[in-house]
Amino acid sequence: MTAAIELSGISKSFGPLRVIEGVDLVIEKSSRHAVIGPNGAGKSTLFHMISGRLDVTSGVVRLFGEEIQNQKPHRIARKGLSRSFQITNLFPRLTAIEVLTSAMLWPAGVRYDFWSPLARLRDLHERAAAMARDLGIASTDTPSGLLSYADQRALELGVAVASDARVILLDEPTAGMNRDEARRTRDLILSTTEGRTLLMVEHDMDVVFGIADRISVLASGRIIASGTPEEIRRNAAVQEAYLGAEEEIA
Ligand SMILES: Nc1ncnc2c1ncn2[C@@H]1O[C@H](COP(=O)(O)OP(=O)(O)OP(=O)(O)O)[C@@H](O)[C@H]1O
Repeated sequence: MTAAIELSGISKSFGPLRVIEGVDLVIEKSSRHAVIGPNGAGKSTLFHMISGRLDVTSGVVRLFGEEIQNQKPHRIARKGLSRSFQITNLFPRLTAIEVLTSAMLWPAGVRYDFWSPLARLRDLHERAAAMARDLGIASTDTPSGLLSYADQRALELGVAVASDARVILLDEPTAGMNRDEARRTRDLILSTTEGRTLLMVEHDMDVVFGIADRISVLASGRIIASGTPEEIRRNAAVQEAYLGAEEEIA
């Protein structure tokens, strides 16, 4: 079966610095896959090569079997891959409903225009309102820039899934959150990614082990282990990679 994402021999150098070294990784369709690893392991770099933000130095990235390495992020997004980004910084004056309505419109290549059937826009607006409620956003008519931190992050998650993307990339979705906020986000990620493929980079091990059905461990630019959460928990090389690191594996 074709994988959702397949990395073959991916390497990345910044000048003389080799950050990713020949990574092979398969993300199966409809799986929730987390990439973990000590600080500076290369997780974000790997992530950005999948979303198109960074070019690969060598290797192949496939999305549902199609080569996508070194393509522009918007082209990759059109093929069904969506990543979270800080929309509330970009459009702080739009309300949650406006942000979600726009996110539903953009990927389809539809823009608000004079000829858009009003009924269709009304339908999108209602879907956006329902989604904002499902995301637990306290106020749907407050400018998104004024929402609480956790609501802003929930909205970003909503934007990533509003487009009906088949693959969702989340980069540290609970960064900067307290326990309760991280739990809420974990539950939201579980519900919003149902039936889709999720690839996330995350430091919070409660969140990782509460969401992922597969985990890959990156250390010094190489995948040192890939498996179920139980396999990763027991893996000696993984325990060793985390020794002395500031985070500990759960
Ligand atoms: N644009 C760049 N130019 C030069 N070096 C870079 C660049 N981006 C990342 N690096 C280096 O590549 C290495 C991996 O960085 P990366 O951010 O991918 O790690 P990470 O695993 O995501 O770390 P963290 O968990 O701390 O976010 C680091 O040594 C970093 O300094």
